Amino acid sequence: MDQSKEQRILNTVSYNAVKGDPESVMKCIDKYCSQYEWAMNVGDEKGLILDKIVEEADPSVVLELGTYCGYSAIRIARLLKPKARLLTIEFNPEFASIAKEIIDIAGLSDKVTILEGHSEDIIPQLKKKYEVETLDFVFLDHWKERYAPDTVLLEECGLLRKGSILLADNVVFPGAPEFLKYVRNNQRFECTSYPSHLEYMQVEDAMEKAVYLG
Ligand SMILES: O=c1[nH]cnc2c(O)c(F)c(-c3ccc(F)cc3)cc12
Ligand SMILES: [Mg+2]
Repeated sequence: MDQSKEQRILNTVSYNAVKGDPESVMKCIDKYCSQYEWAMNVGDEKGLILDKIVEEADPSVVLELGTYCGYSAIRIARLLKPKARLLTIEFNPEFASIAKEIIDIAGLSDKVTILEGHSEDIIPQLKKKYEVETLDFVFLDHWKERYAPDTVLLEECGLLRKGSILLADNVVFPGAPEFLKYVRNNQRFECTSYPSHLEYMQVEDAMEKAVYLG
């Protein structure tokens, strides 16, 4: 059977990246996806915005919704302090398995745990099953129509604390209008928009930061 695009991304990383070097894995994926096959990694332009917000937050516990091939998990985890950890939720088993291998090549497996399943099923388990108290940083990059309900679910499960940072990808393209409406009209969130472009394209996109005020 023909290989999937995601398998071809893993092949190029496995063949060309320097083992244990997250930056070389990121460069390898960005090069392949900008020159050969577009893929929905956050990419280097929005990735730089993500870097700055993660560095400023210096989070100990991070949740990512939507692992895909692990590009943003690597991007985030490479910036985390020694004891900090990233939990990332992916419902597609093939993506989860490929991400695991790519994260391992980057040498970040000790910081990153991939949780396979639907966000609405796993979020309520984070406290008891995954020993999470509260989340310092959440990167929303999965199904756009899950952004708002999952934000409500995170709050209902007591996973947000004063100062928890939510950062959402693709709020302009493909767009997450319900999420924007929810956080921007909600006094418990302080929102900031970061205009950018769709990964590897000239199409407008943006990321939205929503800080939980408690
Ligand atoms: O489903 C997605 N999950 C997470 N991130 C995405 C993304 O960054 C995209 F650009 C896109 C995208 C898909 C098709 C297009 F034509 C444009 C953007 C989709 C996702
Ligand atoms: Mg995205």
